[in-house]
Amino acid sequence: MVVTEYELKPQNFPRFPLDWSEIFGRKAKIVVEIGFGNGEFLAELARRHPEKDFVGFEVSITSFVKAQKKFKRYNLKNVRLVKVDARFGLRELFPDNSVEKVYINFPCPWPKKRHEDRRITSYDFLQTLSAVLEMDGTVEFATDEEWYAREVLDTFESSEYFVVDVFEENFKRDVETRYERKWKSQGKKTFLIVARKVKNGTVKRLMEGENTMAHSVFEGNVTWEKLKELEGKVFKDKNKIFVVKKVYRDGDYLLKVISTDEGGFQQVYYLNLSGRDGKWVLKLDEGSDPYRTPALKWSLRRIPEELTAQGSP
Ligand SMILES: C[S@@+](CC[C@H](N)C(=O)[O-])C[C@H]1O[C@@H](n2cnc3c(N)ncnc32)[C@H](O)[C@@H]1O
Repeated sequence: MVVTEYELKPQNFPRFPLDWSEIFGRKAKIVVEIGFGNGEFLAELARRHPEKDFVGFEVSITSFVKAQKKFKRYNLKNVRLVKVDARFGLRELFPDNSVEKVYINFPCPWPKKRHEDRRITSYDFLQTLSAVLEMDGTVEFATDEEWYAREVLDTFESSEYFVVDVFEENFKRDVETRYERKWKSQGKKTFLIVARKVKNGTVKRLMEGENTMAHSVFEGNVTWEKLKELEGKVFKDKNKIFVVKKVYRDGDYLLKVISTDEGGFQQVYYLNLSGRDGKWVLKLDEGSDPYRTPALKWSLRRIPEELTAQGSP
């Protein structure tokens, strides 16, 4: 059984940030779980609180598939899932003061120094939380790593936007997560932090307004050789970067592109180039559904410029 009805996809968003009451068909408190894994915690919360709506973020496709089957089995109507880095998703998809609670259960701690910017609990993320949480809204953070718990505690305590209501060792809640059970069964310590928002923060969003998709129409003599020369080329502009990783030919042309937006949000997508008699259209391939970020839109404008520049590429 493949269940997909719980997933929200970028191409279906009419505008950013999202109107969640339109998505759920009612106005209710919104609770978010980041990195829901196999989904059992999220499913149990949603089952116990039919009066609230729940949004889960997860980057693993395998977890996504498993979790959706669970929600379907319980016939839950109050859950939606988004397959994207939660640091990006929480900032772009939620308006200010719209979320009652955010759960972060046993996130990967990324202990190495060179990986610390992958941690979900960066300064930028706190800034997002300070904007999207309601006043008195809470973040509930659980981990099995003491150094990580103390680092997060310190981050919240030194923030003017939050006060820490709970810091508890070997905590117990009504619902357990899979990793919580795993660490507890191995005799590991666990830590819980509950931080409450006490001041409104602001956050700069990449995408606000209509979710429009630009395409480029241009004229010129585009050859396979010119296209092949794009491969591996890196394009940089202030806060945006993209690289054309590979070019394929199958009737039309297909370009595999990796872009990075301000703040490090990275996506892989395919652009389709088709044309005849020197007239070309470059657009997002139907098979890929990335977020229409500034870097992506820029790649759609910049590639035609490169292909049609005098004496280039
Ligand atoms: C160690 S598992 C914990 C799963 C679950 N919360 C639990 O406690 O059983 C961490 C999960 O977070 C997901 N994850 C990691 N970074 C993420 C991010 N930036 N946004 C969304 N999910 C993320 C991973 O794919 C993984 O499923």
